[in-house]
Amino acid sequence: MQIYHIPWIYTPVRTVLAIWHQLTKAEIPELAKCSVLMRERGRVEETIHAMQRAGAGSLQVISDFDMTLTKFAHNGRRVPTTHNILDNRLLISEDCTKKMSELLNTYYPIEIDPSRTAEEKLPLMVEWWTKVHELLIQQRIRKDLLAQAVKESSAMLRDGYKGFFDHLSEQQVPLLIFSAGVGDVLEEVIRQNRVFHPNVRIISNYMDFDQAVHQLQSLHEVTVPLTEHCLVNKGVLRAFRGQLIHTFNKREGALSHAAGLRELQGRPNVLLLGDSLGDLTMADGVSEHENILTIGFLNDQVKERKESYVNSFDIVLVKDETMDVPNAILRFITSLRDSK
Ligand SMILES: Nc1ccn([C@@H]2O[C@H](COP(=O)(O)O)[C@@H](O)[C@H]2O)c(=O)n1
Repeated sequence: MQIYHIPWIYTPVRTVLAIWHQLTKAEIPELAKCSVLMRERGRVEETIHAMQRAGAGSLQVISDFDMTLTKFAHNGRRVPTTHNILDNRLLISEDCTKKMSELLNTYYPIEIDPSRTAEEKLPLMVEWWTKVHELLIQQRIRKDLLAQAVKESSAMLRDGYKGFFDHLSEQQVPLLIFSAGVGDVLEEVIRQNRVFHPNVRIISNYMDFDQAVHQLQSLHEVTVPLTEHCLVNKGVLRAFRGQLIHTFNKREGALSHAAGLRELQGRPNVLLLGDSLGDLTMADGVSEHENILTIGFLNDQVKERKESYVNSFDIVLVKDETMDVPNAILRFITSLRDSK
């Protein structure tokens, strides 16, 4: 390489290459995959090493859900998001399916359009989520059928998900899942995959079911004693709870909800996983952070969005349906036993 012949650049280049060799070839070989892009390899290496020195006790993981912890596609077919899992005749009518898919075809291209700013997209995302939630409420979705709808769906977590969730749980590292999807569905997906461990916290759009009405009706209808389970399962969707979360307002959620989570306090190092530029604000509620390493899954419109992703995330994973890279980084960070 020509660059080696320039005397003043020789030493720094050699140092960087040596560290790079160490990380890719020996310590984290997954970073050498051709699907991995990095703007500043040196900074990534330094951050990973600093996080390793601080250890598992200083770490928290903040992750988006749809198309980040779940796959984008499998065998050439799109994997459903939590909203799309609700597209099941058990829960919604054919007409509602049609309307939701028209909305998806209108707004999803806007969500991922690299030529529009987040500010431009914001009101349109509110419009999309609001319209879909109104449609879902009209369907009077039954809470007791959600688990069956998830079972029947082709929802799929990324390959290596079990290692990811289990390792974080074993190391007692809190995992905050921050999703603009549907929280109740998200919970069911991770429960059915047996990874809803006690270290998992979720911020998302949760459904509000009208349990009270059914409780009263049941008291008249049922002659056997009512269990709480029976009462809760009778609910029908009547609203969504709290402030709407969409792809481009996660900062507000981070400041109002995540910042208050006690289990995240005193953990200044953050590994952040997302698939949208809007996900980068998910760590904005972390006060006194020391190191934040961001990993972005670039699933769709790769050519058009590559530049902005590489400029925004520390590590970009192009069309990678696995958790290999996050898992390797986590293993590395948590590998020193004596750290605090
Ligand atoms: N009606 C909708 C609304 C949104 N989506 C997609 O879900 C994703 C949001 O969830 P995250 O866990 O990624 O925050 C978002 O990227 C939308 O594309 C949908 O499928 N249907």
